[in-house]
Amino acid sequence: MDSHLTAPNRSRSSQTPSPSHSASASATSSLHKRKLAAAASEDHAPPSSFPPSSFSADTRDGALTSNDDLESISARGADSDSDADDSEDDFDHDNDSSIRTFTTARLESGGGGSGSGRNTKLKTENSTVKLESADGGKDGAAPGSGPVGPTGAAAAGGSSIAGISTKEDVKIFTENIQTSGAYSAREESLKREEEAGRLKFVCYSNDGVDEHMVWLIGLKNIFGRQLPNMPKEYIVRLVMDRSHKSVMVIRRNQVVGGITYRPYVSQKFGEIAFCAITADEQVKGYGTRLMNHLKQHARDVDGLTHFLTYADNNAVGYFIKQGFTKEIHLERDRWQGYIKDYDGGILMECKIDPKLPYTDLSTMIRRQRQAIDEKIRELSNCQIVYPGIDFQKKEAGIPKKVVKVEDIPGLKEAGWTPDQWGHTRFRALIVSADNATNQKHLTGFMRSLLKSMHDHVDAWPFKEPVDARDVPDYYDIIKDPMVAGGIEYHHQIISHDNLGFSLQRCSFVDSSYCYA
Ligand SMILES: CC(=O)SCCNC(=O)CCNC(=O)[C@H](O)C(C)(C)COP(=O)(O)OP(=O)(O)OC[C@H]1O[C@@H](n2cnc3c(N)ncnc32)[C@H](O)[C@@H]1OP(=O)(O)O
Repeated sequence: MDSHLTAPNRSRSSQTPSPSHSASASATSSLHKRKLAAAASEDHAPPSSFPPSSFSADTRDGALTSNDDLESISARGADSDSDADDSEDDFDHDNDSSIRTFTTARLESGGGGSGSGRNTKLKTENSTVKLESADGGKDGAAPGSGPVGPTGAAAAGGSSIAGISTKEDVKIFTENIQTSGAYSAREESLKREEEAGRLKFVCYSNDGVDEHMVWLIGLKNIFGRQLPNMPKEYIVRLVMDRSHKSVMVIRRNQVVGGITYRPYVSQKFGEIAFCAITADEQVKGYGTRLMNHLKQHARDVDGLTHFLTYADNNAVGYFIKQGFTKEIHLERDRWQGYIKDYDGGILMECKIDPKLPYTDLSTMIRRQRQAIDEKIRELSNCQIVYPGIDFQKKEAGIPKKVVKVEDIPGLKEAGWTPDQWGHTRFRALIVSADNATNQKHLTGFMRSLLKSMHDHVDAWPFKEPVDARDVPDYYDIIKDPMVAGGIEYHHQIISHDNLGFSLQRCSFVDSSYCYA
């Protein structure tokens, strides 16, 4: 294994362990301070004193197989981190054999630390609390537990199309335009990769098995790059600490990302220490699937009911999508004093559902959607697609032909009858005997509809005409371009008769485009 890997750019994360965090070891404050100060004053970490091993420098057996006193980790910040070679991590190794104590610093301040830069300040005032044996006791790291069971996932955002009756409804309507399903599709495609053997999720701790150690080193390297403000020594300590476990995504025998956590079995919760996916594979669903594997594994193998983590400020959105909340519901005495403390992160909690098939969640959601779709089809004709309204848009976008409501394909089939005029659930108009009033209402409604469309977060591609210089064949393909922004729009809308109204056309015209 090449110990001189080229270091990729580090991307983000602003967290650093507070001293209390690095002091997953005993918090003998003065000693701690001295060590941190000494370490911080060094441009380079002290040379490694680990004996050579059959692994690369990174795997230094002697070091990696013991739970050294994490307090001794130097507190180099990102700046001093050469990042030239992730395998060159240096750390002194006090001869303290186990992680014993954890600090409560900041925990007193109320559950949800708020971020002021986990990357810079190292806490120096720690109070020693709960004793925890690294290897022994109930919380002793369950040894690597092998492949993780299949995953589940974060909640898919539900969408529903609301009836339009008021401005508010217009808003709801446009905001809820169908976007769900993407999550399930993404997760199911990863699941298929797993089934085909091209991807696997495994959970290991430092067990000395060559293959596992190589993966752990790979994971440690990813953390080093993706969590740039975490001292690399600190990362390697936790990843290799035997009371921590790492769930990893492996593709072509390479680590794509992972989550390192510490299960506190006696407390039935786990603390996520690090979570990252390698830069070029982010936002492809790995993070979600990984989290689902973790949840399933932690529940079924470790017997955990909750996860806590100090989420990096930049990653709070991701954790929220994985079901984490900033509100901590877990009884304080179950976790206080156990978890490590970071500056610059937000304490978040996730309750693990006791029954949910996390690794099959996407399939479950897809099946539920299918079942609901089938039921809807049974009860309605919504699956039938009718041809659009045939009106000719000529003459400044104004249709020649008036289309009567009853002629709109599919309307009658959907159950509409002329006497329903004004009783539709899409009560856009307040019906009046006066045509002018009706027209005014309808115009107002359509204006608000257009405004909602225009203001929609996804409307940006339609606000300006496509520039043919950028997309040369656009107008060869799109014969009838539409633009919704920067235009003056003309309403030539309603022809009202006794039966209802005919939508002639809502046309927007600017100097060069005709918009439907
Ligand atoms: C305790 C800690 O370790 S905190 C530090 C967390 N790690 C980092 O910040 C390191 C850099 N980031 C990463 O490694 C990854 O982006 C992770 C781990 C945060 C997420 O992994 P990914 O594979 O990118 O996540 P995935 O593709 O499953 O995305 C899930 C959803 O979260 C969103 N998401 C991903 N990253 C972030 C983020 N940083 N902020 C907000 N949302 C995010 C995605 O857009 C996606 O949303 P969608 O389902 O609506 O499409």
